[in-house]
Amino acid sequence: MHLLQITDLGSADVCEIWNIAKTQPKTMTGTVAWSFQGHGIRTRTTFIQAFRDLGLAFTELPNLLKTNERTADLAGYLDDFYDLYVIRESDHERLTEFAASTRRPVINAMSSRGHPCEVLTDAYYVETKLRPIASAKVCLWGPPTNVFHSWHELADVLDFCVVHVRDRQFHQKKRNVRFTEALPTAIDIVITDNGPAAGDAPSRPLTEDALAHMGYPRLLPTPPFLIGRELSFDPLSYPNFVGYQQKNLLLPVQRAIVQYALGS
Ligand SMILES: NC(=O)NCCC[C@H](N)C(=O)O
Repeated sequence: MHLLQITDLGSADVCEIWNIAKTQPKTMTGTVAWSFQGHGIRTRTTFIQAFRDLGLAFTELPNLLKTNERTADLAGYLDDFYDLYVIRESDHERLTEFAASTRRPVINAMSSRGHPCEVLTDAYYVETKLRPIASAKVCLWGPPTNVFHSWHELADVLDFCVVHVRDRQFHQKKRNVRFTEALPTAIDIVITDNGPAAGDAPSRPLTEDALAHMGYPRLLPTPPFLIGRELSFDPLSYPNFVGYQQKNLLLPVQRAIVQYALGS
């Protein structure tokens, strides 16, 4: 199984990954190749901890896909050494091409098109700490990004609705996504995102007044967040900021994704 985008999963796969995340880590055998373009601070921390927890050996292959080498040759030379690839690569097409070339599962640890592991973790938080995702009122706040693209896919796969507040020029027709410029009410959780994936799209910083209008929802900014860009205030001063504790869940969910990809 590859996990390049959320739509690689069905709803039963998502439930299974979330169920595995609730269990103690298993001891497994195998070797993981990992390659993280850029800083990848949190994702690197938790994925590597996940490999350790599972007893997996792991080798870094810096900039694995940042060469002109054919993906078929990379896979041809490497596949016998590895059981799984975990790759952060902005070029989603190149990542997809590699996944089509290798005999091993590939996990997308973030590309320009999606961030499936992050969004499976965000939604796991909603499901386990707030309320079943099907009835949760989730508000996405911000321009078109990889994280939001994965949220839209998850809403499609699990068949629940999200509201997405963004500039009118970026409204689209998507199943289970309601785009708006107006402030929604009675929201359970607001998720912000930004970063290179947003390109030049204008950023409308989320304000404390907007949160009050929405009923003081939990606030989950996707790190790294910037005050003055996606947020107009320091979220540490907001009582329902859940960012730090929520990101702890990256570890069990990424561990579960690795276990699932390796067919445990
Ligand atoms: N800790 C993370 O993995 N953060 C995700 C950053 C997402 C942001 N849209 C980016 O592309 O940089």
